[in-house]
Amino acid sequence: MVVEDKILEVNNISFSYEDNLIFENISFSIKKGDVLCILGPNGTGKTTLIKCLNGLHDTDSGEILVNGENIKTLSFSQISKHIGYIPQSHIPSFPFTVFDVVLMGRAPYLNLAQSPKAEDEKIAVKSLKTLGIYDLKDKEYTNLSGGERQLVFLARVLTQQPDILILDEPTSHLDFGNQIKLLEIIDRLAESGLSVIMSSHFPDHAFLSSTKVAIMKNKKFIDFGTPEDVVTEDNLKEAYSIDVKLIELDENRKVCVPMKTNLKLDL
Ligand SMILES: Nc1ncnc2c1ncn2[C@@H]1O[C@H](COP(=O)(O)OP(=O)(O)OP(=O)(O)O)[C@@H](O)[C@H]1O
Repeated sequence: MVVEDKILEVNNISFSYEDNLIFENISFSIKKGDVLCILGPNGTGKTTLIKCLNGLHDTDSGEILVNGENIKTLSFSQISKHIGYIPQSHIPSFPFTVFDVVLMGRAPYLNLAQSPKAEDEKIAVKSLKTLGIYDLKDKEYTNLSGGERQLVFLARVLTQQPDILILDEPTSHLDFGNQIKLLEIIDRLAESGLSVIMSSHFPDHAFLSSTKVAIMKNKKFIDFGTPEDVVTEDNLKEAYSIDVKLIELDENRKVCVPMKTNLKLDL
């Protein structure tokens, strides 16, 4: 029997902000090349879960194993060699060039006294070229648009050479065209062996690039599995409390259309 290698294993984790329980007893695992899309309504705890998965928050109970090692035993720079994290928004403070921002992705591999070497620069150039943004390299990061910044931040985490990418709403600042391009980039990165976890407000996106989907609501996953099994009209209704129509464009492509709610406003 072939045993699938779990790159990330989450066993029974719970988390609270002081006495406010956000989620409890969540368990799942992903393997090399998986893309997990986490869906769920606003305020349900997706970002909080993501912060637990990359060690920014300590869980109340349960364990998170990264390549078999408990995340609580790893230093920040050890975690950064395994996990590249792109938060929902990142406000740049200094006018570094794009190239310097991307090169900072090598930080986990350098000690405080070390400067990046030619090999580090080569890796940064490769990340910029992979994402098609090499032309931005001399621009000031502070002057970029939200969408350009998103891609530069992705280039920076690729430069970290992690096994797992964790992206919090990666398409939120991107225009219609760049959303689909980013999902295709995610697809290619997964094919090349990276594992990806992303949160999203777009259930369609799960059909485009995900191998697994989780729907988070009421402090737990109400479903977890393949996009075909999980992104259903019933599950979307339960998650978002609206009717949703699933339309099949062709055998490889489905879209989710939210129905009007006939909301009554007493204006
Ligand atoms: N630092 C914090 N301290 C206390 N409560 C917090 C903190 N961050 C988030 N919360 C609360 O935890 C709950 C979950 O928030 P979280 O940001 O994880 O949800 P989300 O599913 O990512 O939301 P959205 O889809 O709107 O981005 C919310 O009720 C939020 O108000």
